[in-house]
Amino acid sequence: MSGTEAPAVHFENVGMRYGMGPEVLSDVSFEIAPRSFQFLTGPSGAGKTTLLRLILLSVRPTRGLVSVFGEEVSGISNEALTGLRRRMGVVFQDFRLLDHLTTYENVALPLRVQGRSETNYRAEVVELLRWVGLGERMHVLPPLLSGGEKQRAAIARALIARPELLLADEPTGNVDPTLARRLLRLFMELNKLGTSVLIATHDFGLMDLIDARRLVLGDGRLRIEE
Ligand SMILES: Nc1ncnc2c1ncn2[C@@H]1O[C@H](COP(=O)(O)OP(=O)(O)OP(=O)(O)O)[C@@H](O)[C@H]1O
Repeated sequence: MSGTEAPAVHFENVGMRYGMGPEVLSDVSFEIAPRSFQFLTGPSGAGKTTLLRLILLSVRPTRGLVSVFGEEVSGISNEALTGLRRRMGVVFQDFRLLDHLTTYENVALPLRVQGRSETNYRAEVVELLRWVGLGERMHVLPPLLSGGEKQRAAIARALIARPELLLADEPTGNVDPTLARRLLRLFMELNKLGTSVLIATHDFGLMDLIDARRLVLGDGRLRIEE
C-alpha cells in the first residue's frame, strides 16, 4: 500500500450541536488510519454516539471539516454518500434489525444488496452465525431473540461484507464477559484482514484486554491516549 493512502476518517476542528442546544462536540480533531484499531470512550452523554453519527454522515457538523475515505463530506451528493456508507459496517446501540426478516436474512442483507446470489454467500453467512453462537437461532425473527442474541446478530450483519471501516456502539453491552472477549477477538481478526475498527464503549474491562489507542471524549473535547 502507498504511504499516501487516505485516512478512513479525518476530523478537523469539528463542532456539533443539535438544533439550538448546547455544543455537544467542540473543536474535535483526529484521524482514523487505514487498518487501525481504537476505542472511543467517555462518560454517558459525552457525545460518543454523536461522533459515530458524524462519521456515518447521518448528521452534519455545525462547523469544521469531516472527511471519510479521503472525501470531504460537506455538499456531497446522496449517491456519493450512499457509496461511502456501503464501505462501513455499523453495530448500532439499538441493533436496528429488520423484524420481518429472519436472523439469517438480516445478516445476509449486506451481501444481497451487493447483488451476490444466495448460493454464493449462504455458507459464509452460516459460518459467521455459528461463530457468534447463533447457529441454532438463524431462522428466528428478531423479536424472538434475547438482547444478547440481537446484539450478536447486529455484529454479524456489520461484519459479513468485510467493511473497510467498522463502527460499533457499545457492542458488548448485552453479553457476558466471556462472549465480550470472543467478540473483541472477532473485531481484532477483522482488523488483521484490513478493516479499521472504532468501538465506542464504557467497558474498561474490555478496553484493558488489549493495548489499543483510546479516543476519550469529555466536556465536548477529544483527547487521544496512544
Ligand atoms: N437527536 C438528538 N437531539 C438532541 N440532543 C441529542 C440528540 N442525540 C443526542 N443528544 C444529546 O447530545 C449529547 C450527547 O449524546 P450522545 O448520545 O452522543 O452521548 P453518548 O456519549 O453516546 O452517551 P451514552 O454513552 O449514554 O450513549 C447528550 O446531551 C444528548 O442528550
